[in-house]
Amino acid sequence: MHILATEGLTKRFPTVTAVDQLSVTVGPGVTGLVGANGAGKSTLIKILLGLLPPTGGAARVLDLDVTSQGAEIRRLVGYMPEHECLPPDVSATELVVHLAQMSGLPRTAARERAADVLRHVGLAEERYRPIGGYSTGMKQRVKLAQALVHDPRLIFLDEPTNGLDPRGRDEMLMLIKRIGTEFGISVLVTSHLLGELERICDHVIVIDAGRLLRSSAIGEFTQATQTVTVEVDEGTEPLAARLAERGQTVSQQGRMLVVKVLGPETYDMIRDATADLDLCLIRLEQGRHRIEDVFREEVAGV
Ligand SMILES: Nc1ncnc2c1ncn2[C@@H]1O[C@H](COP(=O)(O)OP(=O)(O)OP(=O)(O)O)[C@@H](O)[C@H]1O
Repeated sequence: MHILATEGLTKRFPTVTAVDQLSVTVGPGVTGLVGANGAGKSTLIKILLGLLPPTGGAARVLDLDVTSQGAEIRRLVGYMPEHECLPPDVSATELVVHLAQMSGLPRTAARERAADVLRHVGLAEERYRPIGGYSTGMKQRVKLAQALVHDPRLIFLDEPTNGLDPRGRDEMLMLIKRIGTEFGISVLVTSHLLGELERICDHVIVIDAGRLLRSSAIGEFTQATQTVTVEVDEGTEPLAARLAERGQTVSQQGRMLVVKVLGPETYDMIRDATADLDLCLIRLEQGRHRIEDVFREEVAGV
């Protein structure tokens, strides 16, 4: 079953095509939508919420049409916008209760539900203080809480880790993972950092200039970009030559060799070649998957 599907979806602004003939499907679970700044992620989310009309093509969310059933979609979908949009002089509790009531919950149920979601996102006593005094991490949690308060089946999270320090980023990612696994809510989460989404997503979609570059289960994704970085004290060239002779794909980056991992045998060959050549191994490091690598590989393959 698809959570959402687009077919030839296009959005043109006067000077730029933000979404370009995009055909993609998303299943249940946590899906990452990755692209550089300006790739079209926020525009796509606004179209999927029925807030922005597409110029061409079609899209369905939870089997509802985005152009004619936007209000129904928004009843079933939570949305955490990218930009700072919180009123500074009300508390998190007041805001989330208010938004729950706007979604149709009676006052008592809205209060209970708001308390529940604020607890889930980790806002304790501070939820009674005005939002203006919150840290970025706390504000992101309030935005997440309001996206969850009406008990949605699906949530769209637009750059939820923006502006967070490494610890805040980790906490937010774990929270998103829990929403997907424990609460059974499907998630579409955007980021310009592929690395962080790899940790929590079942599926990743990569877009560039509004076009689909790739849509894959996370396993296929990491496999395709898997490399290992090797550094030896001296003898980088002979090691590269030896590995290439053994059928490995090797490229030299300064003092480092980047070797494509074809399987467990790649590690064995690096170990054996280093020992045979009597080299001192300084570093053997799992390649880090960066969005630039994916772009480079996909573009090279076109
Ligand atoms: N309302 C608009 N009018 C004109 N151009 C727009 C509008 N909204 C977005 N764009 C343009 O469309 C392109 C895609 O923008 P979008 O915000 O969707 O990208 P994004 O991937 O979400 O990036 P970011 O994370 O930086 O917001 C950009 O070139 C942007 O300038």
